Amino acid sequence: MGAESDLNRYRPRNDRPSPDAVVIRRTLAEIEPVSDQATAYFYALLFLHNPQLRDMFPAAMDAQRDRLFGALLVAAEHIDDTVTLTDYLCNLGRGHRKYGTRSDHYPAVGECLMLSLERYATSTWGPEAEAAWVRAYTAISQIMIDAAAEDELRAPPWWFAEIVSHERRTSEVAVVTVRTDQPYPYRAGQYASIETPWWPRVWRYYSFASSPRSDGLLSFHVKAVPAGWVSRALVHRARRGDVIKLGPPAGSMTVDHNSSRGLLCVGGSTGIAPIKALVQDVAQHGVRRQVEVFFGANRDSDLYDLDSFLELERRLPWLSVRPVVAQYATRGFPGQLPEAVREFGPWGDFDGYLSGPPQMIRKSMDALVSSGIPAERIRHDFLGTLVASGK
Ligand SMILES: NC(=O)C1=CN([C@@H]2O[C@H](COP(=O)(O)OP(=O)(O)OC[C@H]3O[C@@H](n4cnc5c(N)ncnc54)[C@H](O)[C@@H]3O)[C@@H](O)[C@H]2O)C=CC1
Repeated sequence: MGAESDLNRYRPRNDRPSPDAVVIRRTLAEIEPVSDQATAYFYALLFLHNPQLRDMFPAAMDAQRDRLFGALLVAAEHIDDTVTLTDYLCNLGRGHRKYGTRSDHYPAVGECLMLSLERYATSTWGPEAEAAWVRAYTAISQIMIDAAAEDELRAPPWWFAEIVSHERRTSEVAVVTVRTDQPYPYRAGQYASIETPWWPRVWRYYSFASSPRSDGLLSFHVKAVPAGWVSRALVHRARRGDVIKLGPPAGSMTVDHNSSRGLLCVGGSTGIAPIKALVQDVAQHGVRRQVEVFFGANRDSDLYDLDSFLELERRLPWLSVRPVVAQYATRGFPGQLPEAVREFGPWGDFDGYLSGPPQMIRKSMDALVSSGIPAERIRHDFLGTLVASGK
């Protein structure tokens, strides 16, 4: 891919940020306090100059509007982190096929991005900043375009999936199992975006809660969150027989089967879903590796999948499961996940897998590093994606 080599210019030397990254971060710092206005301006310009693009976005833009703009800013912010960025952008490019995005749409988006930055980053904008942003956007968009073109040769833009079971575990959490219209290839630990019939063009990410099954069924754990259009529909409205759409699989929180180390898995609330898939993946792989699961919740009643994990623990001698409850604990360990994980360390012989709210992941990352796991052996989903997931 041509643009991937373009990204080489951003590879930090001696851990210092590249000159373009320094300039880009200056712009980002300036627009951060006015990001709502910059976002609104970006979409107003985009639809004014390109009315044909309007139908690719949801009817009501208030909940959705910062997705594209936000994703571009996240990508620019991480321009020096070429490995993570390339993975993120390839997923983003593939994922944009379901909106009907074509390669000739990218210049229009880039132009509106530059105009919005110019308007809201008045003191840091100038020829140098513009040149850095144009270079970054060119590299970013080319990776997305190439990934989409490659994906077109082998996969549909989305899959239809019929709900075959809908199980309410708590007043806010449901386990939803679906059957896709065509085979759906994915790996344990990955996630996909979902669109429901009730909110057209509004897509949200959910992790698969099982490793690939012989019957082809897929499961998701969904928590209805306040103002969460898709999550509330999936928990409170969806029934057996309803048909939803799935975007392509994404994510690199997958088991490294070349490693013989144990797996330390930390899952908060519905973040336990991909951890369950990882445990099944290790079991299917047949190599006995020690797997330690910490399942965090705010209250006992939020441990909605603990019984099923305890059943797995009874069957699998290499698996150990520890519930951690933040408030009024009567089951498991009282407190927050990161502290519990630290207390049971050191974990130097393990690989780390983290899944849950972004703040939990950040703090658990620190806890794992201070308990002996090098950062490069800790996997979690890209935080930029997570901030926009699950709603
Ligand atoms: N692949 C992934 O990483 C997945 C992530 N999720 C995310 O999981 C989240 C679930 O949200 P909720 O149910 O509202 O979570 P929650 O508020 O119920 O918290 C879950 C766990 O995280 C801990 N936690 C929360 N904030 C923390 C902080 N600041 N420091 C330390 N620990 C903290 C809690 O103590 C609890 O153990 C959503 O943000 C969803 O997007 C869900 C599925 C998969």
